[in-house]
Amino acid sequence: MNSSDGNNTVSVVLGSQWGDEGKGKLVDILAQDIDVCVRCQGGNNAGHTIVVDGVKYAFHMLPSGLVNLKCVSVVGSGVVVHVPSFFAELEALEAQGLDCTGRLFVSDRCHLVFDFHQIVDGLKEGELGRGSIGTTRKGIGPAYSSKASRSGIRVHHLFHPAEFEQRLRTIVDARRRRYGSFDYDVEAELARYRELAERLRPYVIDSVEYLHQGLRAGKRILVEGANALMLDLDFGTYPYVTSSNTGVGGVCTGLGIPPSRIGEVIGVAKAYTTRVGGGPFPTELLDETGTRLRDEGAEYGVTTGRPRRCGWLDLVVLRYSTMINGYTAINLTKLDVLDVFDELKVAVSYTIDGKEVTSFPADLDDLAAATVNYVTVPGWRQSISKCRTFDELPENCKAYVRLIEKDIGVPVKWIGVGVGRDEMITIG
Ligand SMILES: Nc1nc2c(ncn2[C@@H]2O[C@H](COP(=O)(O)OP(=O)(O)OP(=O)(O)O)[C@@H](O)[C@H]2O)c(=O)[nH]1
Ligand SMILES: O=P(O)(O)OC[C@H]1O[C@@H](n2cnc3c(O)ncnc32)[C@H](O)[C@@H]1O
Ligand SMILES: N[C@@H](CC(=O)O)C(=O)O
Ligand SMILES: [Mg+2]
Repeated sequence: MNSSDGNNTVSVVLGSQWGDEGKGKLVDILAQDIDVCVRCQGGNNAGHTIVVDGVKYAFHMLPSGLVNLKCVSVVGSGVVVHVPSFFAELEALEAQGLDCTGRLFVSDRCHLVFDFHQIVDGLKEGELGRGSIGTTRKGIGPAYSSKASRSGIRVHHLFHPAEFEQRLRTIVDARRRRYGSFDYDVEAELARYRELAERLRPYVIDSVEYLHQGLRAGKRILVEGANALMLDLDFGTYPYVTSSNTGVGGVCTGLGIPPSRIGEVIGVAKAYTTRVGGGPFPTELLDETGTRLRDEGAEYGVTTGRPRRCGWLDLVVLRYSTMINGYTAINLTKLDVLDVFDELKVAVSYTIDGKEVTSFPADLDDLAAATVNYVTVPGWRQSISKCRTFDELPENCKAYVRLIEKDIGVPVKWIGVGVGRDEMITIG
């Protein structure tokens, strides 16, 4: 991660499935040995939960490194920022005793999410009806659309009131032409943002310069991915995806860091699979086993409270995700949730039109037609939550971990055995 020869690299934590794998918990653990924690994409659609000494913190847009008081946190330029939510999240963390003074920064290149983006998010979902994406309705898609269509408003625009006003009026008019009239008071918004701009000013930096200076100075930098590879705009189950690049590519584009500066890439993989929102999910269990996974794993969205869809581990997904992101190590999480099952199933391939496929198809019709081929392995039927070394795990549990490692060809370096910061096995 850091070296004295000027070749420092950043470490990266990425979701390998459909999100909520437990990235926040690992980032919090690693943040104890890093200097800077940075988010590179997404916005407050994310929901990272961290539990330290029984205290629960919920992060959405701010980096989870903030729990560690020595860690500086940066909201990188690829993140879309809803400024009122930025302050609401900050206030909630400070009310829990986390002093963030002087150690939280936001990039001047971030695009802004406005309330009208959130309204449009809901309107678009309404238009899609039964085919809706099931977004978090935080305005993420509409804000990235504004960015891609070059009508977006960035943080630095906040400090040029005339340009800011003209841009806001233009973009709201365009949305009204497209969606008809909706309840949004532009005058009140302009007044609100005059105040918010001054409140935000002390946090704003040129994050590209800041991060590169940090790298030159040997700072240890950790990138916190949000959402996950199967929600990636290009490589996920399009169109049932989020609107950013959630994979390793999003680290470079979202931070202005070249690929040569990327070191360790840690894939976070839940020991089973969950998904929240619409879209294909080949190993989904719509029976009592699915309900049991949801109950045992407390699988409810941190942002919206929606029940997460649950199913068996899917190695087709994990292989695909490993191929794209190039994981150097895996954090297998929530292995303890599987303690109660007599046997476990793991998807190893799909059969589509009579042919066995081991790669993840692009076409949703192919996915819908796929039958999933599983291997069945015995469970361990005992609690692993007190285990702190790999050797302490029951034999069937070790075999489950080895099955995954062997299939994807990447070592499992951490195993989550409970929600708490201390409930993690570190291997090697
Ligand atoms: N039982 C158990 N719970 C865990 C473990 N690791 C994390 N958790 C919990 O599992 C949930 C993980 O969900 P999130 O916090 O939404 O995960 P995330 O990957 O940070 O979230 P997104 O960025 O929204 O994708 C949280 O409630 C964690 O407290 C584990 O090893 N065992
Ligand atoms: O990102 P938006 O447009 O709100 O939703 C699209 C799609 O992505 C799912 N999603 C977004 N963020 C997360 C997250 O942090 N964990 C899990 N799933 C997420 C959302 O449910 C929609 O399906
Ligand atoms: N990010 C969210 C998504 C949601 O809340 O719907 C989660 O933690 O599940
Ligand atoms: Mg989450």
